[in-house]
Amino acid sequence: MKIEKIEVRRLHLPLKNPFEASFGVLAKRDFLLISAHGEGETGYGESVAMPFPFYNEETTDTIHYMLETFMIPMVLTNKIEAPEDVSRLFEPIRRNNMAKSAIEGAVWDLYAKQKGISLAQALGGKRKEIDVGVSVGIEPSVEDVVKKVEGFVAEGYKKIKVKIKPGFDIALIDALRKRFGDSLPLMADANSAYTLDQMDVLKKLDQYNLIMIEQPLAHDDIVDHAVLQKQLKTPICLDESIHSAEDARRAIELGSCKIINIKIGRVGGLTESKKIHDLCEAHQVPVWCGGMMESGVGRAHNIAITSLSNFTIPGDTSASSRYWAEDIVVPEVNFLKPGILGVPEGPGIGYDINWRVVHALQVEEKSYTMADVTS
Ligand SMILES: O=C(O)CCC(=O)C1=CC=C[C@@H](O)[C@@H]1C(=O)O
Ligand SMILES: [Mg+2]
Repeated sequence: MKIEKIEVRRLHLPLKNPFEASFGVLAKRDFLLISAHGEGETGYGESVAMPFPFYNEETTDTIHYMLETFMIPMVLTNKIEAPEDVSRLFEPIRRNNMAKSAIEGAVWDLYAKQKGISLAQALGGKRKEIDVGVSVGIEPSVEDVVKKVEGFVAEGYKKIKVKIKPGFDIALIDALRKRFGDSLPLMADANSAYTLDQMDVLKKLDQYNLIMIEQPLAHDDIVDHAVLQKQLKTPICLDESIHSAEDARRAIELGSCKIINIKIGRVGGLTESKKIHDLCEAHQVPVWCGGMMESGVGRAHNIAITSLSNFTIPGDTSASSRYWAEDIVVPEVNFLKPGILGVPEGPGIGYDINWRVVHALQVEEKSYTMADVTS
């Protein structure tokens, strides 16, 4: 495949309402839209890091530096026969997975478009529709969360994820179970807020029939999670601890989790996401697609990967309207039916870029060709 030019645009996309999570409060996404041009086609990817290094070690600025200094020159000066070659090319680079993923995703989309197939097809996905869930941010009170959940349940989301932390856990889950009953597909994301010292609280959560407890312990742990999983009947799901298929293999072998949240950016791209998916399928560990409050471009990548067979739990790929007054894609990501998104069958990601919105939001733009990176 031919990659003739890479463009990097920095966009500031304001959220309709600030989203509070473990890493702090986010009022706007500050991210990079990557365009990979070749043979008359353009593939798109996006960077998903936060503006501060509190979810992982990356930020939009570190990604910008890594792309411009290393990854774009490597992609433009090496032979890329297939998108899998990009992550192979990047193997000597330690971590910086979200930077890798931003450009690798654009190359995957370009490859699919040059082949005239959908990104889902290029990845080997068969699903035509996917069930999706929604992540509720941290709210000031239990009642505020319950109110938010009422709205999302009314919209038809197939899974509700709420944030918990010490002192804002049992009362919240108890209130949600009392309000919606045991049938509500409910999970909790702790974002590493607990330690084994709070085993008693985590065991109390065990009685609420949660689908899973996501990343209860340290962001870089799989040993204590294995101790905890033996004490709980609720499946532990790992997010922050898993950066590669090797991490997933070790966690499964140790019994650290029973479910894995695949975030394409966190693991370095679609090729590694597929590897984790396949490994988990071989070990009967279901996976689902986590979110990083992506724009429609990142959502499109999340939809495509979720079309693979072992994505059996609804992911956090909500509709564009969850966060955006106006998304950067057209059409926007909208429900096919309540809580269900269609998997685009058109070439690549299956969504066009809304250039009016992009031009209104972009704060920086730079393009790179072979001549630029070899001069
Ligand atoms: O994209 C979405 O809607 C999900 C966002 C979300 O829940 C998260 C994003 C980043 C860090 C966390 O707060 C949380 C997660 O860990 O999944
Ligand atoms: Mg998480």
